[in-house]
Amino acid sequence: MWPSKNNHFCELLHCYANQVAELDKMVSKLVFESYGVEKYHESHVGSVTYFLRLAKYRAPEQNETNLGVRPHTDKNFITILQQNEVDGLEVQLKNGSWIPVDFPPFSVVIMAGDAFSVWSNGRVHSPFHRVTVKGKGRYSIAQFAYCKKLVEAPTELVDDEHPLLYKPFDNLGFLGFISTDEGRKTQNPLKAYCGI
Ligand SMILES: O=C(O)CCC(=O)C(=O)O
Ligand SMILES: [Fe+2]
Repeated sequence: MWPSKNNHFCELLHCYANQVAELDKMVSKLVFESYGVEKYHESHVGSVTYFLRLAKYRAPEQNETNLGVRPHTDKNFITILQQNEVDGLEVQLKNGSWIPVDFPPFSVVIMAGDAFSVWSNGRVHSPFHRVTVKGKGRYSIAQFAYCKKLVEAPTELVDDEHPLLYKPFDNLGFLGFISTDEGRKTQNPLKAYCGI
């Protein structure tokens, strides 16, 4: 595990990742329960794989744009984020406006990704978000939960009022798709990849 010669740091990160994974499982369990479909939770947990990313955003120079990460939706199921004391994460509302995310000290932000939207048959929204770095340097740590098995909406979440929106979804395959020419060009990669 990186960095290979700093065992203490590796252990800390590993411990952090395990705890965040527990939080991820709790959050997905609560959502599954809230939709009355907790019977699918164990199988979901068995299919999750995690990817941990540490980011350093340096403060922009005078003539530089202050954008840190371009607007995007996360492609995974759930993202759990923490940052140092420097804000910068912004989320787009459905009316198109951007709002800063308030990160009180030691708090976490839990964000739904496209795989969660597919699983919930569109009930859970995966928001567009971006990072804008202004004054000081910013650090963040994000753990992304991806699904290894095909993601399908439970039949309980599909009915006449909520027709099925997506075909069974290959989460890791979707990552491949968004890096193709077709995936890069399309306005709505999720719809292009598995929309009905
Ligand atoms: O650094 C952050 O706060 C968010 C980064 C992000 O949105 C991402 O890596 O997907
Ligand atoms: Fe993101």
